[in-house]
Amino acid sequence: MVQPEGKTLNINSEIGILKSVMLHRPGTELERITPEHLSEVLFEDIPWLSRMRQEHDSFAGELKSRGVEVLYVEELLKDVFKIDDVRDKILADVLEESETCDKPVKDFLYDFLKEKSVDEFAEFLIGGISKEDIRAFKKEKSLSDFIKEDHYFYINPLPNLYFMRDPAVVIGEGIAIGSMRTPIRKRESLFLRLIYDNHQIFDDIRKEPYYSQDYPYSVEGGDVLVLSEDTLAVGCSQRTGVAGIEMLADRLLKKDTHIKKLLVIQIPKVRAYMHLDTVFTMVDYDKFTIYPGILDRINVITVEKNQTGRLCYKQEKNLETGLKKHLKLDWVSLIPSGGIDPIIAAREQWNDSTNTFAIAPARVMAYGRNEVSNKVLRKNGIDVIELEASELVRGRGGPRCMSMPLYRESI
Ligand SMILES: NC(=[NH2+])NCCC[C@H](N)C(=O)O
Repeated sequence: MVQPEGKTLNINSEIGILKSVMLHRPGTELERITPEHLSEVLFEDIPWLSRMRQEHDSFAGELKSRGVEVLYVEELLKDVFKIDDVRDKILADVLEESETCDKPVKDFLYDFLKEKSVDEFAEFLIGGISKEDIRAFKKEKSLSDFIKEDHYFYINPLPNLYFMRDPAVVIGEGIAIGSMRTPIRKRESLFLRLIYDNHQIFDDIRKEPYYSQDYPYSVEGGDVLVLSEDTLAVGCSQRTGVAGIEMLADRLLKKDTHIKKLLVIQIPKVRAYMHLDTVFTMVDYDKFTIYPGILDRINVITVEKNQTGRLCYKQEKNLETGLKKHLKLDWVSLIPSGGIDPIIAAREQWNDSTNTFAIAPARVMAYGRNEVSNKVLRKNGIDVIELEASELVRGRGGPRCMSMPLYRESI
């Protein structure tokens, strides 16, 4: 767990050799998705869980076979649920946030869940609790039993948990916990906060997170790219807004971090590219892949702090010049995902062609189904490790979305 130099967290780039990563193996939460609630739970389709797990296991296997330590969030959660206070607090919070529970149901669920083993407790908190799940156990009727509604859950399942990128992001040797835009994902960042605050693997390095799940302005990890030790790219997107970016900038551009500037990249607020990393990822020191359909629709602004500590802003001419300037490069290459045909590019972007996950400079993981994009990457000197993704793709996220890097070798 503890990596060279005695550190547990070290992320100074998007491309340094990956040593440790957090994932979530898809579980029963995905079997709770119903057709009428697809958009509310941020899916377009209903995945086939057993196939999805096979695909996810191969993803994890590819990482492990290259010497990457894979930590599973569900296991870390179970470890912290062994602490009574943590378990009581999360249970109270989860029941409090439920809009379908009346008071007797809350009381019932509190007792019901408190008695469960740590494994079952974690399973319920990730997989949710439906009215059906407890019908046989709950003897006394209360108002909610008479209410007919189309919402089946007392505790919502978390089908997006396998997109580990979004609820928290490691920056340098610290962490920013996401404040999630949509209600269905809020518990995910609460879990990450619990793990960071309580798990022993963080005991020696724990400090105040750079961002917190309870801040009022949303910031999600899919919008944050650590371009270099001192520069972040942050998407201003459907999920991360200006107020969140300013708050993050204010907190990061302090003396105790290495971050000196944020390159804010504004992208259209549409479902197909809900986060910056669905249209733009870094694949090498000076190479990035970008969805070409977005190039003339982005706006790039640099945020820095002046001597008096105030945030100041500078409009950049375009992405290329902004990247060159801040990464101190004479040349950068923007590799068009899907190539030059706009139809292919749009289709492959939808299936996460641009959401590559670098495990070393010029070596990325990508979904094999995006044949043209992968060919273009290879032509540009990038080694592509292809993953099967008939089912993983249905939640609209690729290898980068599914991973939360904890430690990369510095470059
Ligand atoms: N980093 C990412 N691009 N994550 C993708 C998240 C997909 C997920 N279904 C959502 O809409 O929230």
